[in-house]
Amino acid sequence: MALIELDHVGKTITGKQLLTNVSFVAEEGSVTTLEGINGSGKTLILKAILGLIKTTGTVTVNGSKVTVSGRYPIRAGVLIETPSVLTEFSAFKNLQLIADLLENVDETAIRQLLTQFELPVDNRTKVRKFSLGMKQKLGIAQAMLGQCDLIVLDEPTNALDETSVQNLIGYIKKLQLVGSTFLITSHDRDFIEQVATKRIKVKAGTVDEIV
Ligand SMILES: Nc1ncnc2c1ncn2[C@@H]1O[C@H](COP(=O)(O)OP(=O)(O)OP(=O)(O)O)[C@@H](O)[C@H]1O
Repeated sequence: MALIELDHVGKTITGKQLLTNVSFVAEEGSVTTLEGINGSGKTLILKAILGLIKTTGTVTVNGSKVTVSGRYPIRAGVLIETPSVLTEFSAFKNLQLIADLLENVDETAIRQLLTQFELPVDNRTKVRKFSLGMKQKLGIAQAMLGQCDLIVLDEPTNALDETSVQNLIGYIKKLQLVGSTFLITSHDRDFIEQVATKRIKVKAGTVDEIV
């Protein structure tokens, strides 16, 4: 079943056509990756799917049309561009703040996620002391908390070491098995080959190829 459907999505900003006739479908439980050179439009497509920008054409999620002002039709965990972390808090506290907004996420789940991504589980180490890769992993953990229906990861392997990439792949597959649908942009071909069930190649703001 199609969870996400884009039909002729377009976006123009200050007279510049940035997305043109973007159409594709992402099935429920799939891992759809978006590939393309810098500036090709991958992040804009994610923003369109999430209702973060106004577009022409339609984005349908779980049968409902997505709008900027409307309630998002499903639960979504999102990492777009740089991770939104509160640096004066611990990783645990950062996840707890998100857990408070979700249902069915207890402290054990937070600890498990931190352990999975090899991040400090204690409530003392502040995020401002984290390395770039640690902050990135916390951003990924934020998006994956609560096993949302849709998990959107924009270039998740940035700054990750090889072990962390393998951990991430394992966790994506684990959540996919319990029904989460993933949309992921990446420049990391090895990573894409290991996770993707559908590969969308984006070129100059449009879909060039679907593999
Ligand atoms: N708010 C904006 N105003 C004007 N132009 C924008 C805006 N946001 C994005 N763009 C432009 O749209 C194009 C696509 O940007 P986008 O961020 O989607 O690229 P990308 O494929 O994700 O690139 P990268 O691989 O570098 O992350 C770029 O030319 C970018 O400069």
